[in-house]
Amino acid sequence: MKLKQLLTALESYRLENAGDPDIVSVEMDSRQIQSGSLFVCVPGERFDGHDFVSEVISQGAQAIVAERPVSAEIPVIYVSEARRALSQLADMFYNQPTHHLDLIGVTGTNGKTTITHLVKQIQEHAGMKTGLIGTMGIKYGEKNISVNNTTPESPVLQKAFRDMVDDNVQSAVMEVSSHALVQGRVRGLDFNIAIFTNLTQDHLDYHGTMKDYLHAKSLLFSQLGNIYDTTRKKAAVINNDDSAAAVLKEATAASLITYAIDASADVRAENIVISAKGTTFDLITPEGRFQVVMKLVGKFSVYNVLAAACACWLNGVTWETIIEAIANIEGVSGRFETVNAGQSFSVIVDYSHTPDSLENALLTIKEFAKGRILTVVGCGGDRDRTKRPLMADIAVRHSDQAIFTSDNPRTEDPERILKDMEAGVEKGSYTTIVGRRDAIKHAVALAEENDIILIAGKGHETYQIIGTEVLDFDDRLEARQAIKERLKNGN
Ligand SMILES: CC(=O)N[C@H]1[C@@H](OP(=O)(O)OP(=O)(O)OC[C@H]2O[C@@H](n3ccc(=O)[nH]c3=O)[C@H](O)[C@@H]2O)O[C@H](CO)[C@@H](O)[C@@H]1O[C@H](C)C(=O)N[C@@H](C)C(=O)N[C@H](CCC(=O)O)C(=O)O
Ligand SMILES: Nc1ncnc2c1ncn2[C@@H]1O[C@H](COP(=O)(O)OP(=O)(O)OP(=O)(O)O)[C@@H](O)[C@H]1O
Ligand SMILES: N[C@H](CCC[C@H](N)C(=O)O)C(=O)O
Ligand SMILES: [Mg+2]
Repeated sequence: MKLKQLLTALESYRLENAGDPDIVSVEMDSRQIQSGSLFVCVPGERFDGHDFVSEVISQGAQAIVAERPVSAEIPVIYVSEARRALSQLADMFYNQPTHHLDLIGVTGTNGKTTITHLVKQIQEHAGMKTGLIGTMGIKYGEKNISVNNTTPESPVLQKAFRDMVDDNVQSAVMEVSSHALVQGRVRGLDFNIAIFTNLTQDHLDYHGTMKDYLHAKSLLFSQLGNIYDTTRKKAAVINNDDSAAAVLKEATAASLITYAIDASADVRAENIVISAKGTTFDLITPEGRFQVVMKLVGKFSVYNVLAAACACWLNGVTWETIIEAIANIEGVSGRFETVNAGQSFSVIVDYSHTPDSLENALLTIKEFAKGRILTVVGCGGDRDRTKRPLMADIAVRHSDQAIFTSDNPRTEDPERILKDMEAGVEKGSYTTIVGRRDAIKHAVALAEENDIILIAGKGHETYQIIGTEVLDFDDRLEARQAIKERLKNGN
């Protein structure tokens, strides 16, 4: 696309060094530059894109977007906010793909990955080709592309949506993280449905307070009010059992569909029965009452199903088809995933890495546990420190044996993370084993018939980040290996 045409995306800018080169990509990362790229200089916390100008020019960049003076002989477009310009330029460069997709955004502290996978599976069961973007990557058709962040930056998003539209994808569902909302990574996306899951503590290292964290989440609902095309429905799907519901409703000009278990709502679940094998409940909808039988476990899974079902229904899927699809869903990788290697006790690997999700996981297990509950848990480094004592306390209160260990320590001292956790335990005992492999082995060695081991925090992750090194590590494989060794040794 010619630069001049691309710049029609911006309302206001100042151009230095006139020219109209062909632009082959819009980038914000010097490591992605090709000959013919336009580079947007984004000032960040660790780096400043403006410092890479000479490097990207030597790599063939043909235009620069900047907030402050840079030295360059190619066209430089000065704007007041580089990130805002970036999202507008990426939208224009890829020819506004989200205008051609029924786009669902899912935000909230817990349940985003699960709900996006449920929506994809339900809509595909109904014959709607559906794309997905989130923690587990970009997925559509046979494609499965890994991503660095749950919600990637706008050039990555827009490219993915363009590829989806070109591949005849009708609808896309994506996780929208609070970081992405604050940083404007999703600006320019034409959502037609926004889902709110829940708001509990996480990411206070970044947002500072729960009020600011909620404000970040509310941005998705304000963005839903941007009606580009009045023929397309815009609706917010909101969890009425969450105390943040009112604020999110206020934030949007779109229609509302609410769901709940306890409060009144448009779509509700009643008579919930939870077992180790699955959950059943009555689904109350504006179009009648239906029976749901599913393999997903726990009250939190009922919330996820309600949210996903509302969105699919808004996209035209019938309740009957939704229920049929849900009955066949096995679950999402690393979410309440069981490891079976011939042992007499149960092992559950779950991505609970917040106080609320850990408590939900443990309370769900308590509903069907016949033996003891042994919990292996750690907390991520370079992340919210204040959730550590809370998670430790929850683990000790709801388990018979809590084993504190490392999650992804990243650049923090693992021992210090464990100290932060230990500070939260008021009463009750726990064991501390820094090495996650040893901690899992210890739990497996302790387990007796009918006990349940919960390995929390890393779910589907196939790595462990220690320092800046990314090492192979998979809780499911570690558990399997530990069980095999124990069985081999005959105990
Ligand atoms: C706190 C946060 O979200 N930071 C993200 C943000 O960082 P930043 O704005 O400070 O930018 P920076 O890293 O200083 O870089 C500034 C600019 O220099 C550029 N750069 C940098 C280095 C270089 O060699 N060349 C270059 O051009 C960068 O591409 C960028 O344009 O923008 C960067 C570029 O996209 C992201 O890599 C970075 O994510 C960091 C790694 C991160 O850990 N983010 C996590 C917390 C995150 O975003 N998590 C959420 C949610 C998780 C959840 O669901 O619970 C997510 O969506 O994944
Ligand atoms: N609706 C829910 N309410 C509370 N906890 C939940 C809910 N859904 C899932 N969980 C718990 O949270 C964990 C993470 O779930 P999921 O990956 O779906 O959340 P997420 O919002 O995508 O997380 P992330 O912020 O890391 O992207 C699960 O393993 C489960 O323990
Ligand atoms: N999206 C979350 C994932 C946390 C997963 C946990 N294993 C950790 O590393 O803290 C985050 O970036 O905070
Ligand atoms: Mg996720």
